[in-house]
Amino acid sequence: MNAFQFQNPTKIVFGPDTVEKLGELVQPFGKTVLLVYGSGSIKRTGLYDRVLSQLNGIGAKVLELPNVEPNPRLTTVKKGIEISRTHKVDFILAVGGGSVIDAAKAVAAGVPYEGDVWDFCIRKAVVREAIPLGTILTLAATGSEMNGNAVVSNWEEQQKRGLGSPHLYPKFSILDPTLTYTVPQDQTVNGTVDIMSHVFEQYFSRTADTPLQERFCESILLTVIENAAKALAVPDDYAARANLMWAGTMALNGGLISVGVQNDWASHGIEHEISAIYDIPHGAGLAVVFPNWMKAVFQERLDRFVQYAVRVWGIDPTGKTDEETALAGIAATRAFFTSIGAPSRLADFGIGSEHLDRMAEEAVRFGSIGSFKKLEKQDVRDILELSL
Ligand SMILES: NC(=O)c1ccc[n+]([C@@H]2O[C@H](COP(=O)([O-])OP(=O)(O)OC[C@H]3O[C@@H](n4cnc5c(N)ncnc54)[C@H](O)[C@@H]3O)[C@@H](O)[C@H]2O)c1
Repeated sequence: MNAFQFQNPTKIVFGPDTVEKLGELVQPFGKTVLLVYGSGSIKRTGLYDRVLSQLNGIGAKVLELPNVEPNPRLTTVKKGIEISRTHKVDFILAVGGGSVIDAAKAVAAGVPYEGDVWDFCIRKAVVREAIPLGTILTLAATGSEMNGNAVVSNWEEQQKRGLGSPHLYPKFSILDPTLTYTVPQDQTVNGTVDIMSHVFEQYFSRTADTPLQERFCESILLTVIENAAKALAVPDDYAARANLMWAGTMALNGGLISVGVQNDWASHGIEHEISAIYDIPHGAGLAVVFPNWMKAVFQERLDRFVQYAVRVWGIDPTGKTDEETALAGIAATRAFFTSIGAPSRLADFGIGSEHLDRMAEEAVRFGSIGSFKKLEKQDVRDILELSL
């Protein structure tokens, strides 16, 4: 295990009707609030009215940044920065999934920064301060509700890049699983794949002697596998939605499950290049890419892939070589994704080979990606080609 420091300052308020605690949670941060949300599902479900009633209850002045896109755009972030500066916003409240939360984080970082907020995404600048923010999560997927990361799309330049800082951890996140009852089937699938992919990025590591971290990862994977099918069959199954939600938060909450472990993140890098050009849902892209990344790298550390196959998928290794057991685990991953309705090929989105070179080049723009196996441009291209 490597040396590490860990701190996660986000307060989690979990359970039904926890939205009714919003007023008291926001109050310490000031009176002028920027409410950030997406295309309007919060209005259809009545959540918007509940949020406003809470904010009105503490006498807050509320400004709005609506219509945040899935794969949130830099132009929208800049709009939010302008509103926040004009009205001297004290606090940013994101109500939605990862896209809304990420947009809110980018606004929070951009307001006190004199340059272009995109500088944070291209490593030209580091976030030194941010407006405080809180979240009400409506979709179990990204973990953005309890980490300091955000991903923003620069549509004009067809680039999707991340920024991150300890200043961007939400002050609080309200997690009411009943708010996810209305998440459509396809987004429930995408969220499931996203959660599992976050775990994969931390589990498939070269770092040795980390049994607790490995079992954290395996327990999240098993929990997600058990509960995704239940939530898909019965969308208002509270236990299933609650377990998926907490699994999503734990899977990427500032690294708790992988402290002292070198992470990989190559598959996320590859997926970002796909959705930067084609604007497909992040989880759907990961469903296509991840099993192909596994096939490309599993020989690097067979023992970890054997452990994964046996402990997560219950593959019986008797009479099999390690390679056969590992491959059976990878096949089980693909079969599970397919069983819940996730895509398996880029062709499912009508994506062909036109931009493979460009995607591969952009993925390694800052150097090789991944650590389980360091991937160069040709390696990325091979994985993309396998994914066609
Ligand atoms: N910050 C991070 O740590 C992190 C990690 C992984 C991915 N991401 C990024 O997050 C984004 C994806 O976020 P996401 O997967 O949470 O999805 P999302 O926020 O893009 O939402 C997907 C869709 O679900 C809808 N939706 C959300 N909640 C709903 C509800 N309760 N009922 C009905 N519809 C609902 C939204 O309106 C949207 O159309 C991508 O840009 C991805 O790159 C961020």
